[in-house]
Amino acid sequence: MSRSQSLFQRAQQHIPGGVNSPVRAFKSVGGTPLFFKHAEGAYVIDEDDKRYVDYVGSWGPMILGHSHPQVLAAVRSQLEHGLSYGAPTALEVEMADLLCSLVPSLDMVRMVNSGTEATMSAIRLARGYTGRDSIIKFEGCYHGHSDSLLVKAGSGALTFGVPNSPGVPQAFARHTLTLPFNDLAAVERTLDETREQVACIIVEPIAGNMNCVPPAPGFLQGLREACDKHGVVLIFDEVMTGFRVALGGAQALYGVTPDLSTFGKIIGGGMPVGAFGGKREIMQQISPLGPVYQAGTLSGNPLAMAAGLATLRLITESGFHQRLTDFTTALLRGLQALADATGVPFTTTQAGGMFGLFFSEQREIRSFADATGCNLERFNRFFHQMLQSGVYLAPSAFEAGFTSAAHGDTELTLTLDAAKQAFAAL
Ligand SMILES: N[C@H](C=O)CCC(=O)O
Repeated sequence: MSRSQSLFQRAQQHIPGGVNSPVRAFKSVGGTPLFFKHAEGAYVIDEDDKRYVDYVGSWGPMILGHSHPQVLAAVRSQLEHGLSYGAPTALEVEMADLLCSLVPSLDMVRMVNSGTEATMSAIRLARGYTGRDSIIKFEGCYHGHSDSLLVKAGSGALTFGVPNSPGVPQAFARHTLTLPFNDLAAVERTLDETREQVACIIVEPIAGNMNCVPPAPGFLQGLREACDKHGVVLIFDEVMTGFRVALGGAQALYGVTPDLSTFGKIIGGGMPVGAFGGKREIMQQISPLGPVYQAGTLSGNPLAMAAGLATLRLITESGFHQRLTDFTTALLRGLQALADATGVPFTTTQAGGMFGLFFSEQREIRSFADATGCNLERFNRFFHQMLQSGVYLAPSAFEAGFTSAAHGDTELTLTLDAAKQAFAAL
């Protein structure tokens, strides 16, 4: 029995399902989840000392690769000064300044501890600001696990077949109107019909939680226009896309300015973190300036700020995102060529250093139905073949993949060699 197998057995005694977040459990792909003990550059190393080229990147934060020396040094240096004060720090001021300078739609920003907290708080703020209760979200988009947002959700909720989770009161879910992603006509119709009941539209501008589904041309622009027409707050959930698909996030990539944005992952450099921010007029409604309450004992935690600041400074270096994008494009072109050569129906999507792999006859993936209609059995076999050859992909067909600055020619060759065998085996 491998160490991962015996740890998994032991874990199940005292941790539900043996994991602290469901998508880690390998339940949809089958087999035993890997237990990792070390990560460096583009690699994760499991408890049995096997190395894997990592395309999960801790689900997005590790854009520089693992254990980047400058990020570790920043954390070590902060460590000497204590772990948490529950009081304001210079680091969080630097973080707020930097975020607002990199993302022009941010006038003000508040730090929280996770992406879930960021989206939950942004929704409350939009409701408080507009005095309306309903929200619009899109099928397959995942915005964390708070009650209002766990309705027809993506990510693990989709993977495990609980997009509408028991435990979310009907009375809450009733206020969440879920529409098809990329269907602007449905948005316009709903806003016309509901007449000033909708507080906000929240959207993953690129739907990474249904495996990287890009917005249709004009969709995000159309949302902006519809929100302006109906006095609705537009929230871009950039927890996944922020600072990854472009330095200014998806809003920079597509040239659409939301009222509020939410962030997480990269801005903590691998430490638990989240943030929400946007227009001053709206953000001023947050306590202690305004009446909308939101708080957190560990918010703006100095270690998380140190790791996040070091990460953000490194990714602002000229050419960073172009190199990341180029690597990702080369990877996807290579995979597509191998799939085509073996006749396996397969297509990919990409936004900068984020990608989706779809075992599908369809060339273009635009909707929830396209994303969920792919061949899951084939994905699972591909996943395990790759794992055997030392390549770690997300253990779910509905999760986007992530590349990092530490991925280079060696990792490309290794991945494509593994994929050649995997496609042949399919
Ligand atoms: N897609 C999720 C977050 O972005 C995956 C992480 C998790 O649920 O543990």
